[in-house]
Amino acid sequence: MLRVGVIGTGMIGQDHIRRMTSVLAGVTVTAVADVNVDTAAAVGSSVGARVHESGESLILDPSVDAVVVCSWGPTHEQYVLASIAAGKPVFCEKPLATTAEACLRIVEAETAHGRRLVQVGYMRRYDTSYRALKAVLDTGQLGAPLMMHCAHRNPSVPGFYEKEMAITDTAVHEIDMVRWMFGEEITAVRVLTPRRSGNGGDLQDPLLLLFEMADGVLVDVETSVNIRYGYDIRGEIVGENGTAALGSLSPVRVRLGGQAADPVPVDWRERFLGAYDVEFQEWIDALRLDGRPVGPSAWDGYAAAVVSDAGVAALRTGERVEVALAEKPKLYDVEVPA
Ligand SMILES: NC(=O)c1ccc[n+]([C@@H]2O[C@H](COP(=O)([O-])OP(=O)(O)OC[C@H]3O[C@@H](n4cnc5c(N)ncnc54)[C@H](O)[C@@H]3O)[C@@H](O)[C@H]2O)c1
Ligand SMILES: O[C@H]1[C@H](O)[C@@H](O)[C@H](O)[C@@H](O)[C@H]1O
Repeated sequence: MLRVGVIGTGMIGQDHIRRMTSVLAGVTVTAVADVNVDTAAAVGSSVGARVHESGESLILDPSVDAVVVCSWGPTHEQYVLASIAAGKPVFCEKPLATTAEACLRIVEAETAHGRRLVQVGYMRRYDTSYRALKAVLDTGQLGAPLMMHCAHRNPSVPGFYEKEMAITDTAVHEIDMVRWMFGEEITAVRVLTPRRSGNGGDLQDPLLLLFEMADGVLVDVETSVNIRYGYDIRGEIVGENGTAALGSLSPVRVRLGGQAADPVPVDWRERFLGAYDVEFQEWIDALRLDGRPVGPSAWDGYAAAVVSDAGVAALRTGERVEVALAEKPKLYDVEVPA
């Protein structure tokens, strides 16, 4: 049984605790921590987990074999570095850290440790639709991929959401997804700003991002984060001979009142429910096998942060910004299955 400690018991922390305590196999949640001690105490007592006053003391708890970090992005670096220092595997929700420099510090600490400990929560790699799309691409039947059209739509975002977050917090999922989908790096980013939606207040919303991939594939990503109607994630690959797109939004089609409709998910929890389950089960199984995660690595977290930073620079300047990655350490050379 893998004994897990969860730092951050907010929305996604509670959702991951629910799946680890009532859906998945081979795992138990033994400890929780949150700066909001009341939330931590309520969540901890509901699952019989010890409540720690700090993330650092949770990491050092001998009843914690592995750590899950679900606190706010700016706090990720300290907990991931403390987990590496303690030699414990750590699953960190995206983003790995909020700057490329911080991500690089994590890469360097893990490389010095000499063995992978870090996995980043890029769950799209585990989603049935994205896996099916990649399977079609990998058959080669579409011919060479030329373009991919993506849309990332949220019904609304919290008040603290700033315009850069459309890239660093939202489109960062597409950044990781296309690196995985095409098996190559993004080399340059452009950001266009259409007419502003009245639903977002002062926020520049929507954005249109353009990614150039190393072999010439061009990816466009629409981020609309106040689009009200629901949580809608789209992706279509255009190849030389045909196209392939993510399937229907919904497992059910409703015909009612003279209309036929696919219900739209309300948020990421509903849309990626199955993906999070598979992501965590595979993480748990890999750690139980030999203590080493095999999913999205600290290097993937770093690469996504560098592209995000280039996107933010492109948004500020209106220019095309090239992406410059550090040299990839050998630790990350092994192909990951997801
Ligand atoms: N993979 C996904 O699709 C996905 C979905 C949602 C959120 N996330 C990521 O998960 C993280 C949390 O998001 P959320 O929506 O649950 O936010 P949230 O605000 O609901 O929860 C975050 C929690 O972290 C706690 N916290 C803040 N600073 C802390 C610290 N220093 N130590 C311990 N706890 C601290 C807060 O008190 C809060 O309870 C973010 O990084 C976000 O980007 C990922
Ligand atoms: O933190 C959330 C989460 O990562 C969701 O998957 C994404 O759709 C949102 O835009 C983002 O704010």
